[in-house]
Amino acid sequence: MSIDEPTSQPRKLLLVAACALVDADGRVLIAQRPEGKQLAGMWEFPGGKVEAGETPEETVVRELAEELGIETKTACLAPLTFASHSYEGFNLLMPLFVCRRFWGTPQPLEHQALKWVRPNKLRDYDMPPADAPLIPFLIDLL
Ligand SMILES: Nc1nc2c([nH]c(=O)n2[C@@H]2O[C@H](COP(=O)(O)OP(=O)(O)OP(=O)(O)O)[C@@H](O)[C@H]2O)c(=O)[nH]1
Repeated sequence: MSIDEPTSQPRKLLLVAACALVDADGRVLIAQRPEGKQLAGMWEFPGGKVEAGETPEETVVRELAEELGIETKTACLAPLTFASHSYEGFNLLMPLFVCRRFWGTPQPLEHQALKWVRPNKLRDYDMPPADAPLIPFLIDLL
């Protein structure tokens, strides 16, 4: 067997679209993952898996409605950067969009709690390992 040959099952690629909602003060919304789920208690950017037939932008619009009860449009989403991280069992590819224009007040419909945080304070929160490289991009932007 050559040294490059995989010795275990190839991990699948999981495409998740996430969004940094930004308020008028330049703070970003993070949401605490519910008990009982993978990475429970960690703070994440709202978003979720891209379903068959969806664009990542459509996923974000749908997830923001489902998770936070707010409305936005795909035209209100600007791509910022992406996360690429190997978790046990799958590789995560996660585009991160920024959204400053939305309608309604975010509510924790599927999370334990929500928090508006200044980007330079995001490192104070326990976030999934995939998210750490995203923080400098938000600090630079905001
Ligand atoms: N939404 C979101 N997911 C993230 C972030 N960082 C990160 O590693 N992930 C991972 O991306 C995947 C997103 O899955 P999800 O939120 O749609 O699904 P889930 O694990 O809640 O499960 P389910 O919706 O199937 O019940 C999870 O494995 C989650 O750990 C993030 O900042 N936001």
